[in-house]
Amino acid sequence: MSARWTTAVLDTNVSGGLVVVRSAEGFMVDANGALFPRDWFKRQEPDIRFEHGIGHYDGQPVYLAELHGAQALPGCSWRGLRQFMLEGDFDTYKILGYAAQIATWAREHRFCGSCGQAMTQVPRERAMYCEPCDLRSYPRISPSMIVLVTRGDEILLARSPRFVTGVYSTLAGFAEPGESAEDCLVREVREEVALEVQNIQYVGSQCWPFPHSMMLGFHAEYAGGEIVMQPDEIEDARWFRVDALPPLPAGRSIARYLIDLYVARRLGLPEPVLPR
Ligand SMILES: NC(=O)c1ccc[n+]([C@@H]2O[C@H](COP(=O)([O-])OP(=O)(O)OC[C@H]3O[C@@H](n4cnc5c(N)ncnc54)[C@H](O)[C@@H]3O)[C@@H](O)[C@H]2O)c1
Ligand SMILES: [Mg+2]
Ligand SMILES: [Zn+2]
Repeated sequence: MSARWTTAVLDTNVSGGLVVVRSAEGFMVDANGALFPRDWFKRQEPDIRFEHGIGHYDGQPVYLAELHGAQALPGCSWRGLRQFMLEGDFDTYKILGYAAQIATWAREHRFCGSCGQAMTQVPRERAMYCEPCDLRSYPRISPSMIVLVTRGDEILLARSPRFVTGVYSTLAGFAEPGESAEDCLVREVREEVALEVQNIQYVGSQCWPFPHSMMLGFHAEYAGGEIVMQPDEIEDARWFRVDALPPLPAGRSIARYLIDLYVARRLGLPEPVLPR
């Protein structure tokens, strides 16, 4: 959320407002961006799979429409959420990131996980409901730890085979049942590089809608061990001096923030602000 964007559960039977349109190809855009007048959009008779009211932007109600196919309207095309994260205004990215998470949840919770019957949308609540089971399913959020491990003027960065060529980042991983945030962090660092850490400090958090991570960012100091890379997950991991860093992750990511913050403190530069 931001000063201009707040989330809300809105009644889809009310007309008007703005709409963001999603398909498997991403979000629909035209020359004016990704927010369309909803009444105009409806008049084009799109093949809508479901609709949710998701919030207010500058006081205007905003809805999400997910299409069955990937047929963009004339003059429109599709753009993936990552493009919005990388460029463009942050409010639009926040709206679409939220819309993407609601769409993922709505698509994946059409049927009850317990009895298999069709679920229904609960009015005024972000939940899908199974009456026979009296079961509500809410949007899924996956807590993930992300940590910058440091050793004086050196920081530990690693590459996953999934990264853009040349880019190195901080270590990250999903929390498992039974773990505290700190347990998860210690396990992930052991699994991915076989190092021990100490003085774990929470720094800040960021929603990461790819598809539903909640990143909890930490700083930790190296405590011991030699780097042993986890096969398949880690392609390279090494210590970099703060004044000789490789290509880094996108400017809006918390990974980048954790790195920039430490480097700024080490080199006496102004501290960055976490985009969230
Ligand atoms: N915003 C950022 O700066 C930033 C930076 C790095 C990673 N991330 C995100 O952090 C998350 C975790 O990072 P990772 O990919 O290194 O994780 P990871 O090290 O835990 O490895 C991924 C593996 O975790 C398992 N997994 C997948 N989804 C899961 C879930 N929802 N819950 C539990 N286990 C799951 C799978 O086996 C998958 O192969 C990812 O969503 C990634 O995109 C964000
Ligand atoms: Mg990982
Ligand atoms: Zn059920």
